[in-house]
Order: sequence, then structure tokens, then C-alpha cells
Amino acid sequence: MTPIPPLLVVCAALIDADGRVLLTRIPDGKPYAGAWEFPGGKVEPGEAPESALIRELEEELGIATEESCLAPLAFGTDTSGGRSLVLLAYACRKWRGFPAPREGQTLSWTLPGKLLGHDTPPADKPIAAAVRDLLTG
Ligand SMILES: Nc1nc2c([nH]c(=O)n2[C@@H]2O[C@H](COP(=O)(O)OP(=O)(O)OP(=O)(O)O)[C@@H](O)[C@H]2O)c(=O)[nH]1
Repeated sequence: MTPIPPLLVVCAALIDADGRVLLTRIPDGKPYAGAWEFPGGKVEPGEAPESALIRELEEELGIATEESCLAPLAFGTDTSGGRSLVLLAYACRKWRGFPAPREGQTLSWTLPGKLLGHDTPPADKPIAAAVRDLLTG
């Protein structure tokens, strides 16, 4: 049997000048609807993770950033319910434009101490902890 590789997903902890982090609400009809996640999305075949994240941030939020502004931070996994997913998270403090919901998402700028209080998918838990530690260290 040929093993199926896990789905590779990238996300960003966008950190604003006040040290808040952007979460987006997962819309109805998607896995974990109503929970909160970091902006990002799937890495396409042949795409570098950083390029995928830059593309997703532009598509979802209308902001522009670059590879030198993406600092690898943490990763999480989700193998529940038949899923097999690896989520790579980058911290990002520099971008151009003002993040706005291009796909109808609800956005929340969240203080680091409140990150773990949000309902998030399992893969996001270690990432939320790493972001909190980075910002409250
Ligand atoms: N963007 C994002 N996806 C996450 C996070 N945590 C997590 O488990 N995921 C999962 O990773 C997958 C990413 O899918 P997506 O729908 O956001 O990706 P995409 O923008 O490329 O989707 P598309 O196929 O609709 O274009 C989903 O199954 C989602 O539940 C997270 O923090 N951010």
C-alpha cells in the first residue's frame, strides 16, 4: 500500500505593534466551524511553504509580506477523524496593507494571554502556546 503523505498547511501568527495576534473564525460548513485559527492555507504541490503563506495572506487578508519577514515558530499536527495534517506556523511582524477579511471571515486581534482560551483545532494548540511564550516570555 502506498502511504498517503499528510496534508501540509502553513499559517501565520501576525503580530501587531501592540503585541496582539490575529485569529480568524472558521466559517460554517468547514471542519471545526466556529473555532478560531491562524490565517493561512494549504501548500500547493511544488510550492515552497513560505511562498504558499505569502500567497494565502494576500488572498485572505489583502496584505503583502515577504520571506524575510516570516520566522519559523512552531508546528502542530492533527490525526483525528481520519485527518492527517501538519501545520507549520511562522511569526510575522511586518507586512504592507491593513488585514481585512477578503473571504467574509470574522477577525479577532487577540492578546497573547487570551490565545489559549480560544477554541482552536488540535493542530493549533502547540502553536498558540508558542506564540504566547514568544510574546510573554
Ligand atoms: N488556515 C489554517 N488552516 C488550519 C489551521 N489549523 C488547522 O487544523 N487547519 C486546517 O488546515 C486545512 C487548511 O485548509 P484551508 O481551507 O484553510 O486551505 P485553503 O485556503 O488552501 O483552502 P481552499 O482549498 O479552500 O483554497 C483545513 O483542513 C483546516 O481545518 C490554521 O490555523 N489555519
